[in-house]
Amino acid sequence: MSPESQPVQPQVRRVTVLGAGSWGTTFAKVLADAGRDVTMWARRPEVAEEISQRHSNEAYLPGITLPEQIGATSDPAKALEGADAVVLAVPSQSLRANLVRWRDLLPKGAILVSLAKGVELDTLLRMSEVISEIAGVPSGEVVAVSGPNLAREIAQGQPAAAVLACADHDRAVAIQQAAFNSYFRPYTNTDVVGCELAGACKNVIALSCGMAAGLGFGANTMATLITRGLAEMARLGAKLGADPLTFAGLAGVGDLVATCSSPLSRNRTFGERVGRGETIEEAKAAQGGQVAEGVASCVSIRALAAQVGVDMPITEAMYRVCHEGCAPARAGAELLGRQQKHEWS
Ligand SMILES: NC(=O)C1=CN([C@@H]2O[C@H](COP(=O)(O)OP(=O)(O)OC[C@H]3O[C@@H](n4cnc5c(N)ncnc54)[C@H](O)[C@@H]3O)[C@@H](O)[C@H]2O)C=CC1
Ligand SMILES: O=C(CO)COP(=O)(O)O
Repeated sequence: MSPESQPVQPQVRRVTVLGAGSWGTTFAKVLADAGRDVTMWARRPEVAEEISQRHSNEAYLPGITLPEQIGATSDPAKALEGADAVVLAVPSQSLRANLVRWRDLLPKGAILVSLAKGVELDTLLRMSEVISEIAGVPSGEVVAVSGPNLAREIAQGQPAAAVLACADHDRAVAIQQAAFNSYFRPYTNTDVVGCELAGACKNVIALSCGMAAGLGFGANTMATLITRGLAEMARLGAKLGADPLTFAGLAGVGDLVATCSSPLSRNRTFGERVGRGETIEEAKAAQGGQVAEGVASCVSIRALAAQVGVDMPITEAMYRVCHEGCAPARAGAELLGRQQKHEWS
């Protein structure tokens, strides 16, 4: 191929990460370790100061030393100055309100990247759709990050892979080049619907695995929930136009296995507390301000499934436990007692 015919990738040198929670901070470290110039926005000025001055974010990533070249501010205008790419790292249900405040500050032409795994309540929109609506960019230009990415492990430099989903391959490749380092291997994928739905749905399945663990159940129950969880999220994806292969990949089975089996997962931990007998309010209070996205997403995913006529029994069970006061043991018994069926019907 002659140099003239090579596809031209936009160069991403300077990246702004909006949100300084566990994944936002870790993704900033990934980018800095890949040689990018990174500035973070933190909601609280003291967190911004801690990141810039002491190179740590103890509330979210205790014991982790951040690269010295990561700067941070609580002023979004300063954070966004000159960014080639903007990474949105706030929880799903707060993305719209935050983005309304930031949209006029977004540098023209910057690639927008979504880290959030959820489906918006009420609108039932995926995160790239929310970003498109508020920022006024085509949803096909937004890059959604998904995959087995428990923040703390990646912050420690443990090897992991991720998927960068974008209909515009060039934009996905630009972020792939910007985030690739010795411990983080991003793949591109054009199936945004599948990657985003898988990322949102697996949090709900992780709640169920946590509840099973809290009730004292072992590996067979976990494997059953993971596999049948995969079946129901793939059914939803198929109905909404996703590529079935996505669910066999990093964003599907990869993220399900990591989240459903790791004590680092906030969703699994939340479920385990409820399975052990804590109330939903007690489990929420124990999270220390960190988000277990599945608690809201079981509402929106259930509504989305109803809208397109897809059966999602585990999601329904999580909705009943988290929002209707059903006891986890009872929800589990109801799941097992459903009408007998063929595995793939
Ligand atoms: N932590 C992880 O291991 C991973 C998280 N994710 C996803 O990334 C997204 C962000 O997650 P984390 O950084 O882990 O969240 P987090 O709960 O650790 O931090 C959220 C950050 O957003 C800020 N924020 C701004 N507006 C907010 C509001 N209205 N409500 C709550 N927080 C607000 C908080 O101050 C905080 O800095 C979530 O959708 C999560 O599912 C995805 C992959 C891995
Ligand atoms: O998305 C994640 C891992 O890929 C993080 O899961 P939790 O939000 O449950 O911690």
